[in-house]
Amino acid sequence: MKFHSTIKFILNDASNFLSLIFLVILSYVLQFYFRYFTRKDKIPGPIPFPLIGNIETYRPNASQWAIELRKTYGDIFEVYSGGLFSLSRQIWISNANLTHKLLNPSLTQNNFPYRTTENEGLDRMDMTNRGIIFNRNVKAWQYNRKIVSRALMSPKFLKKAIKNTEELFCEMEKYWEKVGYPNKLNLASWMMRFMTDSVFILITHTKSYALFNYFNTLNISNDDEKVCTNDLEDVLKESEKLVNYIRLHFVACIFFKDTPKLLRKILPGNRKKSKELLEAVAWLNNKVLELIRERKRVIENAKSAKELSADMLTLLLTINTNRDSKTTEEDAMPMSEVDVRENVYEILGGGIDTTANTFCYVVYYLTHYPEVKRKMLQEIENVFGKDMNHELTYESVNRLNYCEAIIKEVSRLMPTVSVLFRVSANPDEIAGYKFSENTQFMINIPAIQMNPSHWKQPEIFDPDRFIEPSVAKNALLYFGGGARICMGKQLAILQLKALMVLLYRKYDVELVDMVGDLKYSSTVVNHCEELMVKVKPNNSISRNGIN
Ligand code: HEM
Repeated sequence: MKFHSTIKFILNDASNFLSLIFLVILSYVLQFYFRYFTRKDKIPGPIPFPLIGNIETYRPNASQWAIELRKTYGDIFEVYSGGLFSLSRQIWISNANLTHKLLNPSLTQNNFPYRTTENEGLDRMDMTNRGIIFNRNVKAWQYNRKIVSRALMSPKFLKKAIKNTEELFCEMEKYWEKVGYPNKLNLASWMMRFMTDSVFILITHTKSYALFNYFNTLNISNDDEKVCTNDLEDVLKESEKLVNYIRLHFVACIFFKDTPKLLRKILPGNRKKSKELLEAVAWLNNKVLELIRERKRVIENAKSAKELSADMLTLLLTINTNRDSKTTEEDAMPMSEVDVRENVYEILGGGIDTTANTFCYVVYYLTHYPEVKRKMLQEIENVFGKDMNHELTYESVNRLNYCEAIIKEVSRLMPTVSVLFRVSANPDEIAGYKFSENTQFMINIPAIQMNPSHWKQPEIFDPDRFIEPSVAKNALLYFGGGARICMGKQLAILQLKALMVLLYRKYDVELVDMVGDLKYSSTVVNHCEELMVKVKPNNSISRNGIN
């Protein structure tokens, strides 16, 4: 009897407890939807779930989902992503005419100076006060942007970039020759290594051996052509480590940005990952500081500025110092070692994958559009003549307008970056809707670049649309726009055009699979996973691509 009453008591108690939980959940859900449906400044959008918001916001390729949503909700709509205590609101924009405030070019009068809202993880990585991409300290961001832009736009630097692209291409050709022609290459992997070497040497004036190390992994070279001395072996290992750790730095930023502190601390897997990533970042920080100090010594020992190389480290370390003939502002400060280091990470992070992926997309489209390829070859011949080894110069590469039109058209249909992020500093109004400060805006690049109100027959691949361009303002956004537009735009276009000349004037490039879809994974960056191509010297083919 006693036993039965205890069980009854427990069951009663349990059901009371469950009822209590049910009531708490019900009242939470009711108050959630009450608050949602009576919210101020409503914008159309799909109804979110409590706690998680709109589950699709977690999809890596949320911009594709947003293109679908545009059909129902129009050019501006809102979605919510989850949070423990409150959901965060995202405003998606799919029309260039609604981006004018967001992509305001003014550095000083700009109500959308930030890319992200406040973020503890990025603070932990020291990225909201330093560098460029996630910097929320407007003064520090402006200072970094000004100095890094000066270095990136310097003609001496851009000329070095052309030379460097030519030299590296020569190196890559030697490896391709050893693979044997006609060969099957995964261009996506080769280009990633190519751009790693390219950006690395442009920044540090030292080699990263990414192409060489990749070639060695293919197990094609003879043993005597592989690593010959222990010293070189050490250098190669160290370079490989450095390149891998630079990638880890990027992984760490995204992990800390997207993983709330609580989840980093309580989940054992995350705790271990945080620790390992922070150790990798600490190693990298010391390594890059060593490189900076070494470069400082070279600068100090140089007899004149003319002796100095035009690499990014040298430029960043000399701007606004007595080695800089162009300093105009009296109070212009030289950059500190730590700031140089953080900006170097930004350029490494921003300049490698983006250019490598874009080049793969250009190759993919050119194989499918032989007439466009023929016109491109004609332009290359007009500028460089028939000599396949004619030297590339900054001026000659700049004259390749049709090549540039191809890059634009490929990037319109297949933008390497799919979303632009902006956050308001103060309350504002867009399309008649009111927004509070700290609102997250997402500008949907594919939706705008395919929007029929900005483009005639947007689904058709036609580089000629850029030859006499009358493109609507902010309708072509593959480098972003406004005050935070990509700083490497000029460099990337030069490198891409130089690569088009170097590859196509000498080689015939075909896809291994002409009918298969492009293999890419889509996050904020559309990453080309694999592009299998057959490459062979095009001696048998005349310049205009006709046998
Ligand atoms: C084809 C190659 C490239 C593409 C498609 C690309 C695309 C972009 C895009 C879409 C943005 C965001 C702009 C915005 O929010 O309005 C961006 C920002 C940025 N890019 Fe690039 N980029 C490329 C190459 C490069 C290169 C070569 C560098 C450096 C050498 C670079 C450095 C940066 C930096 C530092 C930012 C942040 C600017 C800021 O927040 O003020 N990018 N890029």
